Amino acid sequence: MIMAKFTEEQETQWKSTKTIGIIGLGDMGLLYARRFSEAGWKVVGCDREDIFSSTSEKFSNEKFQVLKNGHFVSRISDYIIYSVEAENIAKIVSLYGPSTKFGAIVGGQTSCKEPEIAAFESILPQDIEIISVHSLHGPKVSTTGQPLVLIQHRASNESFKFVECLVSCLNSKHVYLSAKQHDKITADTQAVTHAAFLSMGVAWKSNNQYPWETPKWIGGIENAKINISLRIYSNKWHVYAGLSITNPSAHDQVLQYSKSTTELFRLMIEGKKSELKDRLTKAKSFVFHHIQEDHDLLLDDDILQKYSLSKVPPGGRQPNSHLSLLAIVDSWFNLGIVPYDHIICSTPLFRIFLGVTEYLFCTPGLLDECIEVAVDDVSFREDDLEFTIAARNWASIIGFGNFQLYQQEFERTQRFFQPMFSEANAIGNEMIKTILERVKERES
Ligand SMILES: NC(=O)C1=CN([C@@H]2O[C@H](COP(=O)(O)OP(=O)(O)OC[C@H]3O[C@@H](n4cnc5c(N)ncnc54)[C@H](OP(=O)(O)O)[C@@H]3O)[C@@H](O)[C@H]2O)C=CC1
Ligand SMILES: O=C(O)C(=O)Cc1ccc(O)cc1
Repeated sequence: MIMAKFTEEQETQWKSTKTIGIIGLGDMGLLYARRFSEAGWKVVGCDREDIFSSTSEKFSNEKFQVLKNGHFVSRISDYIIYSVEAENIAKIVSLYGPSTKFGAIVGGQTSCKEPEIAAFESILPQDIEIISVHSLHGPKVSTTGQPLVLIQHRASNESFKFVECLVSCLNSKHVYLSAKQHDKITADTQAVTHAAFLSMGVAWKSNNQYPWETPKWIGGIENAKINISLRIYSNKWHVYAGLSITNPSAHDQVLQYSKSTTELFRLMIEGKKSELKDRLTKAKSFVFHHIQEDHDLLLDDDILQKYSLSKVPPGGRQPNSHLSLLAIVDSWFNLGIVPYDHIICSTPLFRIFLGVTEYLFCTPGLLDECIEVAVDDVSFREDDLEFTIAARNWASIIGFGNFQLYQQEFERTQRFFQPMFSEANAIGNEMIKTILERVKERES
């Protein structure tokens, strides 16, 4: 963790003189407001003005103070974080930006920085500094050790030191990037990961099946697919829509994912086994070239075996064509992305996705088995067909930048899985904990 050095005296002085403002007290805003105020900072925040009285009541026992709207927050805060829907960032900054305290610092938590920074640059007066943040994890994951991107866009080193001092209470791993670097990396990692899990959910819904009730999806890899897909669908649609639609690099990545899915599926149904094998072998040597035969893999099917939503006792791994995993490696190859290069800037879901694909491609014999199944066994054809259609549909919705259609598609699938969310989240949390512990062990 490289951190700009600040002394204990500076921290004490900043804590007694500076006010931190959070605009948007949703999942992430609340996480920050709570953690900063518990660490001894003076924190004020607001949510939408029309729900002020219910927000005040909801947070009446917290250590931070709820104010009526972003004007009241902005005029008294020394560092203001906008933690609002990405789609509305420009509108909300134009509303409250002019009320920003003279000489303050402003930043945002949105998942794509280009529109956020553009809004700050065009709306905020020149005396205002800009330092943005992005916690690369969801609100229910422990912040400790997770990557936290810090962007010193328009600010002095002294101001940056103050912001680092503030966020140090999260115990996250600080990653220093420009806004441009941030958007490229998150497009490479998050956008495609989400496209894959969103497509799985749609495919299961389109075939009207709950995968934990169907004996086809048994075993650790399948549990990871199911738990992560349901975890995404249990969240708010705007987080995923904002992240991919507002990031132009994400459009290319998601489009490549849908192309890879389509082309691999075509080879499967045409029975072109050797062409499929050649293509995947090439992709494997590009993505996993550093992994030796005796390498200790990040994930193992047996470890994930017990995280099942099924009521019947867990059985062993079943053969599967794994189109969703083959397509991600093919996409990385076609886009020239080595996913391990982004590991310092990755989310838990991306690491799990990478762990599962690494397991499939690098466990001796498994990729060959999967290719055999993909071509010779038709029992996954209807699922793979629906998966291909879903991947293409997500790519066009994202490419057209259609927030409304995104919301409709997302919420339709969300309703289908709704009854299982609390169980899936509980099991998913346990599964993620185990995986993250393994990552830590491997790193140490
Ligand atoms: N959830 C996650 O896993 C992560 C999310 N992010 C990013 O962080 C940002 C916030 O996400 P998250 O907290 O999950 O989303 P939430 O929807 O939970 O929070 C956003 C909050 O902002 C409120 N809001 C909307 N307009 C205003 C306004 N004019 N003034 C004050 N508050 C307003 C919203 O109210 P209402 O709902 O009534 O509109 C909502 O409570 C997003 O840009 C997201 O992409 C980043 C990292 C992780
Ligand atoms: O880990 C993931 O990919 C998540 O789904 C949580 C998430 C969502 C949005 C972000 O900007 C960062 C993390």
